[in-house]
Amino acid sequence: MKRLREAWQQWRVGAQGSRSPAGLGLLLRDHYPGAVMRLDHEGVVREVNPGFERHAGHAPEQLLGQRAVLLDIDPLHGEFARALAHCLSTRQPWQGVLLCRRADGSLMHQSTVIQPLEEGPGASLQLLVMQRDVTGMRERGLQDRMLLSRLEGTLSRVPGVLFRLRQDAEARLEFLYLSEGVKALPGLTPDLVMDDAERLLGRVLSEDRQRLATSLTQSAVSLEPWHHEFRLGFADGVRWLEGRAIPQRRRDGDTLWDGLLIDITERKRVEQRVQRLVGTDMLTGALNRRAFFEQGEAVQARARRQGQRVPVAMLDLDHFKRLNDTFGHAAGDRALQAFAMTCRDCLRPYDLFARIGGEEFVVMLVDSEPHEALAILERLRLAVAAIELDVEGQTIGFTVSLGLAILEPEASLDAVLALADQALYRAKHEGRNRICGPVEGASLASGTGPA
Ligand SMILES: Nc1nc2c(ncn2[C@@H]2O[C@H](COP(=O)(O)OP(=O)(O)OP(=O)(O)O)[C@@H](O)[C@H]2O)c(=O)[nH]1
Repeated sequence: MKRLREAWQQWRVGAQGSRSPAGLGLLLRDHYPGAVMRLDHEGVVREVNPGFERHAGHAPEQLLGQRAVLLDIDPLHGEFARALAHCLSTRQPWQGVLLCRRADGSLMHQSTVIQPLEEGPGASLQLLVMQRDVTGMRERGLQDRMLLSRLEGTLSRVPGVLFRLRQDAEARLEFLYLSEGVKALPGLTPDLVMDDAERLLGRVLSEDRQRLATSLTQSAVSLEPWHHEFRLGFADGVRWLEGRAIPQRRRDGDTLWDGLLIDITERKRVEQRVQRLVGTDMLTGALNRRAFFEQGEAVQARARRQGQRVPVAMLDLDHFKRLNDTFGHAAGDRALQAFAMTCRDCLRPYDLFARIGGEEFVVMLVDSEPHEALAILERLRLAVAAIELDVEGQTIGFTVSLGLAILEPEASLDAVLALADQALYRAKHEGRNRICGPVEGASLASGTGPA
């Protein structure tokens, strides 16, 4: 290459305006690090460079005076023949890789440039052909491609979706790579999502979208690893994804994340089940005391913001000890379960229903006015009184007493429970199977239960 540079320099200095293509052709012929041929207007080889045999695998005397297409693996219909015809007819250069045959029959890939040479007015067109053996490079390229396809095969078996995500200066997101694992998400393929990231990101639930954008922005700014959980909506339901990725800043200011998306829907389902169990009474399925206070405080905070009053009732099965003693503890358990199921049926899904003691329950009627609460609780009282439990062929029934109190915006949950408990005490005192309100002596509704 050094010699070529020197010769080029000499030509630049020496030619002084006579930079004819032929002059440049001579320069290349003598210094080009590959095979060079000069062809006449019929494609016959008129001259070759000194290194020709080494680079083309043919002795010059075998080729001089012959058509250059003899080098082609198919001298009649090969690509070399077509390329020469193209250059001769259009006088335009051609460039490409040709599969050529050496004199010993072996094949080689020649990176080829064919340059038409205009010698001057009236002179016939000549072609300068420059070739470099790129067989080794192609083989290495093939090996690289094989390695890559093996790697892609492995990546496609990795559980989850490997990805490279780019965020540009306008915060636009584009997936530069996604592994085959994305096909586990309905209707998505790597190509579809790489073509338009919205095909995946557009499925993020609207409640999760802002948090996802914020998490990516924070990671892009801090270059801290990204870790986020979000939901995608599909026709067959919601999928939870967990994403983890390492960010890097490119010189052009874009941020790249390389990472993994994993479907954690099943894990989330188990977590939610455990969460429900942790907050749930095992016998009746009602909220337990801890969950009631947690959720009750959230209801109270919202009601306080809206200046609402929330009806809260304490419920206690009547003469439950007697039921236990008469029919056995197992029958008592079944009575508690039937009672809880009946209560849930009488309430709306967002009302809170909790077991806070042995046979003591509490109800928090979300978004109900006190007079509505009374009607709801009365229906509940009657429904409980109508329960018929079959215990060893015998039908048994039971009743419930209720104490109602109103949670004022500024009061505490403990205080309202104490008031409800007082009302319940009065309901018991006044004969059971009835509802008593917060005001002393005011029986809001009554029924006739077993005394
Ligand atoms: N079967 C069963 N019984 C329970 C459970 N938890 C508490 N109990 C029973 O519930 C009964 C409550 O009795 P008491 O507090 O005397 O009240 P009561 O008999 O219902 O009488 P009043 O409330 O005055 O109508 C006790 O016998 C407890 O053993 C439970 O999980 N299963």
